[in-house]
Amino acid sequence: MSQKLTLALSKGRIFEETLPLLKAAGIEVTEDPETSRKLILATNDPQVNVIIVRASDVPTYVQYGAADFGVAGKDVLLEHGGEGLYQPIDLDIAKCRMSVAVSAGFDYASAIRQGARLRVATKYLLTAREHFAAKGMHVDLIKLYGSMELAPLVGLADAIVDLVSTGGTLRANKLVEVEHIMDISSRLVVNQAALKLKRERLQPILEAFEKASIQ
Ligand SMILES: Nc1ncnc2c1ncn2[C@@H]1O[C@H](COP(=O)(O)OP(=O)(O)OP(=O)(O)O)[C@@H](O)[C@H]1O
Ligand SMILES: O=P(O)(O)OC[C@H]1O[C@H](OP(=O)(O)OP(=O)(O)O)[C@H](O)[C@@H]1O
Repeated sequence: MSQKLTLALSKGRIFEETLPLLKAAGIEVTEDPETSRKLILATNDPQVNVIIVRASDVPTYVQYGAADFGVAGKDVLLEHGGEGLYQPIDLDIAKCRMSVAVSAGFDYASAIRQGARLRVATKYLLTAREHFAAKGMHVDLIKLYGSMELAPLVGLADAIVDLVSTGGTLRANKLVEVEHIMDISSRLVVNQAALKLKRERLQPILEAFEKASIQ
C-alpha cells in the first residue's frame, strides 16, 4: 500500500479547529476551503492530502478507506455506528452538548409526568431513541437534516434533540434546554486497514495530534 495519506475533514469549525493539530504534526494545508471550490486540498507534504466532505459523511469515507483518517463529532459517530473505524483520540475540539429543548411556554416536566407521547424532531435518531427509551418515554421521532430549532415554533414537534454550545440559537428562537443528554467533542477516526498498513506514516501524526490536543 502506498504511504500517501488522505485526511477527511468537514468545512467550518472542524477544519478550522483541526488546523493547529495538523500544524503540530508539521502539516499545513495550502488551500482554503472557504475560498476554493476544490474538494481535494494539497498540503505542504506532497504525501498528505485533505478531502472536504459533509460532517456526517466523514465516517463513511474513512470506513471504506477512501480516506485513511478523519475528524468527526461524537454526535456523528454515534449515528454512524463506528463500523470499520478505529477511534484512538478524543481531540477535544468542536465542543458542545446534545440536549432536549422545547418552546419556552411548554411544560416538559408535566408532559412527562402525564405520560404524554411527545413528538421530537432531530437529526440524531439513534441517540434520541436511546435517550428516551432509557427514560421509559414513548416518543414519535421526526427526522430532520437541520434547523431543528424551527420545529417547535411551527408545530412540527413538541421538542427537539440538537446540539447546543452558547445557547444563542435556542434563545433567539425562544426555546429552553430541558435535558442535557451528553457532552460532545470531535474524535480522530482511522481506517482499520490503513492503521496496520500505513502505521509508519500515521503513528507520528497520531502522536502529534494527541500531544497537541491535551495542551
Ligand atoms: N455550535 C457548535 N459548537 C461547537 N461544536 C459544534 C456546534 N455545532 C456542531 N458542532 C460539532 O461540530 C461538528 C460539525 O458541525 P458542522 O456544523 O460543521 O456540520 P453539520 O452542519 O452539523 O453537518 P452536515 O453538514 O453533515 O449536516 C458536529 O458534528 C458537532 O460535533
Ligand atoms: O448554542 P449555539 O452556540 O447557538 O450553537 C448551536 C447551533 O450550532 C449548530 O448549528 P450550526 O451553527 O453548526 O449550523 P448548521 O447546523 O446549520 O451548520 C447546532 O445545530 C445549533 O443550531
